[in-house]
Amino acid sequence: MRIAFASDHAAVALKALLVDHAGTLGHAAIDLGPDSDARVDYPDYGYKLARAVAAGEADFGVALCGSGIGISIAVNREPACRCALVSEPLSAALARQHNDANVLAMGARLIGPDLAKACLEAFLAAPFEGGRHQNRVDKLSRKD
Ligand SMILES: O=C(CO)[C@H](O)[C@H](O)[C@H](O)COP(=O)(O)O
Repeated sequence: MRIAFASDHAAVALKALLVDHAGTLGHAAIDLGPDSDARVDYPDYGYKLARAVAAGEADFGVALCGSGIGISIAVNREPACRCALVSEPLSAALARQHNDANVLAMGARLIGPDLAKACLEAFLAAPFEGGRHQNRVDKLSRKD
């Protein structure tokens, strides 16, 4: 799968680690930046990631900032994105199984590298279950 990654300055190191990990799992990783830990604003990179997923340039996205909160809010402003902020693998799997999440968010200042890798693996391995969840996910795309 094609997986796009974006972060702010607080999560550049975790992004690099997860880009590498996605490659070892056999996925095509697309690093949307930033390339250094110079201070940047998470909305800029969250919107960039959201546009890539919405345009079909990536099958999934991974959004990272210090807490994961700011960048997940930014990604979720794109209607085509369902971004789930998680800190452990069960929630990462449930985000796919129940919510058909297409973007995984994590906080680099809150989660260790091994747990972050486990969350990414759980997210990518878990299929959307459809069924009773489909109607609920459909409702996320309309506000009526
Ligand atoms: O968006 C956030 C909080 O919701 C992230 O944690 C940011 O990475 C954080 O705010 C960046 O903070 P900094 O003091 O500018 O490094």
